[in-house]
Amino acid sequence: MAAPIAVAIDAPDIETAARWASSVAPHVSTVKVGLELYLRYGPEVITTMRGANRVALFLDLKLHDIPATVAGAARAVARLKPSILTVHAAGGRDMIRAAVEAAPDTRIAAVTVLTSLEDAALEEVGLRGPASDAARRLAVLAVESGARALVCSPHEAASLRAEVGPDITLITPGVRPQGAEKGDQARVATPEEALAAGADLLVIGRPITRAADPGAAAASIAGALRRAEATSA
Ligand SMILES: O=c1ccn([C@@H]2O[C@H](COP(=O)(O)O)[C@@H](O)[C@H]2O)c(=O)[nH]1
Repeated sequence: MAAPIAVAIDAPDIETAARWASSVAPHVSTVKVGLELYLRYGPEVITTMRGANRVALFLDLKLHDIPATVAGAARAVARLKPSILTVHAAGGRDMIRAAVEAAPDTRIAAVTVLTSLEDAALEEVGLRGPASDAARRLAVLAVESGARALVCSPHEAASLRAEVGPDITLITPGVRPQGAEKGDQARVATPEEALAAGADLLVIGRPITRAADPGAAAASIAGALRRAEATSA
């Protein structure tokens, strides 16, 4: 079975994106298209990502606007049938609900607190911290507003799982295999730690896509997850 990994295909061009997607697709459940590719290529990139790859498509647009605008945007991309579409939980109840209603066949995932933010950075943008508290408040609000998935760091996965129960999909970026560079990520954990904390889907980008052989990097992380699961069973 493919590992519960969404590879962040943050590529500068569609040819590179297609190459990365086809090399990781045999090993992972999902590929994630974000702002860089979607703003450059639009729906064409979704068709290319699907190609011959049997993977779910995660559209990470992090919508954040007034409810009517988000509803329109969610409706516009719903026809592409992504399995997951992100919105920012900080957009509020009405905005989240508008996205959920506009894209009934897509799982709306609410981003709680970006994994690049440290506690100090939260204060600067006016969010009452620490990050774990802010993530919990936003998670509850998002689920009450109809979101069926949450994006959080692996650090918050266990407490959010306790808060929202087993039916909500927890998606964790900020995942770094032992020894990998953190880059601009702040709240990070290893793939095994994220899974043990209760994450359903691990978002991993650069540790896979910047490897000399992205397919081999994805296969290696998938294998480590399988071994960790077997040990904990
Ligand atoms: O809080 C968030 C929400 C989304 N992301 C996205 O995940 C990937 C992470 O890529 P890495 O290369 O593994 O850092 C990227 O596409 C982000 O836009 C996030 O990192 N944090």
